Amino acid sequence: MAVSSLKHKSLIVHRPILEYILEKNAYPNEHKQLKELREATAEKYGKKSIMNVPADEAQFLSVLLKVMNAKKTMEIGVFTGYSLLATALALPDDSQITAIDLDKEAYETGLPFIKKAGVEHKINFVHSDAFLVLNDLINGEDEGTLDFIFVDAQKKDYMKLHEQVLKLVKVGGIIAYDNTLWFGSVAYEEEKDEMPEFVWGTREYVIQFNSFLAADPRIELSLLSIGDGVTLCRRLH
Ligand SMILES: C[S@@+](CC[C@H](N)C(=O)[O-])C[C@H]1O[C@@H](n2cnc3c(N)ncnc32)[C@H](O)[C@@H]1O
Repeated sequence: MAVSSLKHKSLIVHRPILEYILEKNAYPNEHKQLKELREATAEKYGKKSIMNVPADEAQFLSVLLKVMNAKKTMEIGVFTGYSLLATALALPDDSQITAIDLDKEAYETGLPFIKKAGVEHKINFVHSDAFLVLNDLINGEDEGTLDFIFVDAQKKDYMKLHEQVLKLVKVGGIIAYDNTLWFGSVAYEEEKDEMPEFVWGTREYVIQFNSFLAADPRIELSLLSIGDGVTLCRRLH
């Protein structure tokens, strides 16, 4: 099995299927400003632009948010804001999204497209390390109130973040962790020659986190093989 596509960050190894999903389904339905944000990110960041969630995953999140009637959400790891803009477009006008990232320059790269889409008023961007703000939010008014939290930061931090976001999400709410199949590497027994160092170096954290989640009695979960793997966790109590 080859390492899944680094270009598209998708686990679908059979390229014609991936192209079919993106070209025939996801891109024709992609909002104009999402497309512009994706293209501006690729132009400025080159290969690093694979950090944006792929269009099919963003569309899945959009449908999920609408089905849930989500209104109060959080995103940890914004980069240029592809998943953030998809979220803001999906939520009703009086919604509130707390978006946290250390990298203000990346957020400002995507901001013109967020403004053009007319959804900036739903977003409260917090320029900070998530670990410096989450405790304040938990001890403030936000404990147990969020409908949905999207976690797309450093994978080595997911375990620690889990304890905090679980306190912020409401009972019955959803935490979605991105990249939980980590380019397919979680299923490999041994390092593959073609696997970039950043993939193999992080793999163990993702494996440990997945095992932890699978045994966590506080949630029910579903690991989806969309994009680079997304684990949905529903808080039980
Ligand atoms: C994979 S990118 C997010 C991509 C974004 N969700 C999208 O679809 O466009 C990861 C981001 O997490 C941010 N990040 C990593 N660790 C963080 C932390 N501890 N607190 C806040 N942001 C963090 C990085 O600065 C980076 O912009």
